[in-house]
Amino acid sequence: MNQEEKKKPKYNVVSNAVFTFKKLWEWDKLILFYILGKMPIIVLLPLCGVYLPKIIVGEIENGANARQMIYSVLSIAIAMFILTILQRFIQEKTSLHTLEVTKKMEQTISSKAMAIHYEKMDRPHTQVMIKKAYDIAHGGENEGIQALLILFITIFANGLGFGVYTGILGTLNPLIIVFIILTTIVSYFVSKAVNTWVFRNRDKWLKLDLKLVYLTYKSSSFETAKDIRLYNMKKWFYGAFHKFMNRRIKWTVKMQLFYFLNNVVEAIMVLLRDGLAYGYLIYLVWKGSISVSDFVLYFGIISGFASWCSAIITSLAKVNQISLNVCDFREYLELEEYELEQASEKMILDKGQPCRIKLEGVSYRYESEDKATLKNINLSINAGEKIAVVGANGAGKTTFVKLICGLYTPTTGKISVEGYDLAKVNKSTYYEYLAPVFQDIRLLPISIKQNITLCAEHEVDEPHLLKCFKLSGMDKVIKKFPGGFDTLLIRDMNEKAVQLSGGEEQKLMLARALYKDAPIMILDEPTAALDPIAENAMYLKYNELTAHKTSIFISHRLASTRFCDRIILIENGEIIEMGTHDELLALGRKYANMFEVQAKYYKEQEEREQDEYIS
Ligand SMILES: Nc1ncnc2c1ncn2[C@@H]1O[C@H](COP(=O)(O)OP(=O)(O)OP(=O)(O)O)[C@@H](O)[C@H]1O
Repeated sequence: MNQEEKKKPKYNVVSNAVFTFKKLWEWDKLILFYILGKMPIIVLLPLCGVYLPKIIVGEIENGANARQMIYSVLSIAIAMFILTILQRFIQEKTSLHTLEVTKKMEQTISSKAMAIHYEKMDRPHTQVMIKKAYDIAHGGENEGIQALLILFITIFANGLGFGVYTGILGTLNPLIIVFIILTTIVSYFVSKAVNTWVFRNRDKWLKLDLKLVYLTYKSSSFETAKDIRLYNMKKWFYGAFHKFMNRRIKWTVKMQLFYFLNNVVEAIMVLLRDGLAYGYLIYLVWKGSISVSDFVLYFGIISGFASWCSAIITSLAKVNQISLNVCDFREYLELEEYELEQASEKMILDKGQPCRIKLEGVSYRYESEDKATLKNINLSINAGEKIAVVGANGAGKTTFVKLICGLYTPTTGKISVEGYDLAKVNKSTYYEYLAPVFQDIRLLPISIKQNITLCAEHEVDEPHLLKCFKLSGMDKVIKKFPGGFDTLLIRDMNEKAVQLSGGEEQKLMLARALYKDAPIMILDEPTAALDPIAENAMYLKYNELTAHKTSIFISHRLASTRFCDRIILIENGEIIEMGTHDELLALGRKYANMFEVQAKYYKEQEEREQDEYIS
């Protein structure tokens, strides 16, 4: 048995029911009212159905006149009609309010997703939890968390019906009751075993579902459309679909098999139960122990009693399953949030002053990796210092800045900013002092201006914005759009949106970081997509861009690091060289070697370009 199969639910059914009640009370009180309203109908409607034929047959037996019969039938029929209308009404209302609850759950899930600690978000397990939470939100009255209360009401109402019918059947033969109960208990345990199996294994098919969602999204998104066509990725997509779909189908087949066995056991139990009970009734009529109208009544009561029992049993078995859904939902809501820890220290610094950053024995290992990506990093960055981080691909540069950003927590060691330990500080207060530009660019479907300022129109500092536009080079970009500042982005969401080029997007990200005007600026290859003129312009303006700030600049273009006060060279997760550009050249080791190779390449390229120009 593996780890997952041993997994025990974190909360019991009662605790989950209390949680559900509180949440529904918070999201939509009316749904509770409608769920409760189901109870009398569940009990009364079948009772009317059972008594109607008995009354008719009884009155025929007693020679009642037509008027009497019509009154009796009409009164029960009217009661049944009212109850049925009420049942439909409540059903409609419950469905409507279920939609409301789904919306509220979706909101809750997405606000939570935006607040989860970044490091947790990076884990596949968290992605599975998010998928489960959304599935539960869309589960409605049958699978959603509200189903738990609906089931409780169903059990309670069926319990009432069970009590009434037990009283009636008790007068006939208590052994029949015992037999019906025994057969339903067998059904319950089989059904419980099936649900437990589903709970223990569902993570496995949810992981496959996530892969299938990824494939569906990627194969139909504009983002990948170009590569799919030019590199004939269709074959790979079909293959991957086929592979994961086959695995998914195998799980579905297994699950169907378990449900089928469950249904077979259920059918056998019903056959035994009804066969014996009806046989006994026929025997009593044949013996003359009961009248025909009593036969009709008991006949209805026995089948009704069995359905009360099976409704109770089915609901009890389902209670476990839904309770597990509630557990999953609760566990998702309990994931650590980056700004959650109320008790954690708030970072309070002067935003106009650059910050000191200190790394002491910092190592970091990704959860999925065996070895540490960063090892024993010791570094003190002075307030206002301009640091360049260089190294080969995969050396650990981005991981290093993500640690400084507080997105990851060191596996060992400590990072402090102005004496505040990042592991203990409230992250949202720290993020105010950071203005990073990462390699992967994510823009919002709003205007260029809003993408930069990320605040309400009346809060925009226009002179500062204009300065940032100029410094980042965005002033030239917007000139070509009639909408200027207010040009919309992201075509998927806005029909009138424009598509920025990679370099233009990078300039926008730089403008966003500049506008934030935070004391720590982090630039992870901010010039990778810029043309040589824009890149050169940025280097020339580097001091101006980072004035009065502590800055960390990652670049593969070693010539650009000259503008920095200190360069650190990372190799295999360790700092192997540190110093100014001239010091590292004088050292004559790895950095000097890398610089020489690059300088030669750029010199040759320059000469080639000059030759081409002359000829
Ligand atoms: N989320 C992750 N989970 C597991 N491993 C990761 C993750 N992110 C990065 N890594 C691994 O950590 C190592 C360092 O990655 P990192 O992105 O820090 O390198 P880098 O120096 O910034 O590289 P590049 O110059 O190519 O951007 C790589 O081997 C990478 O595969």
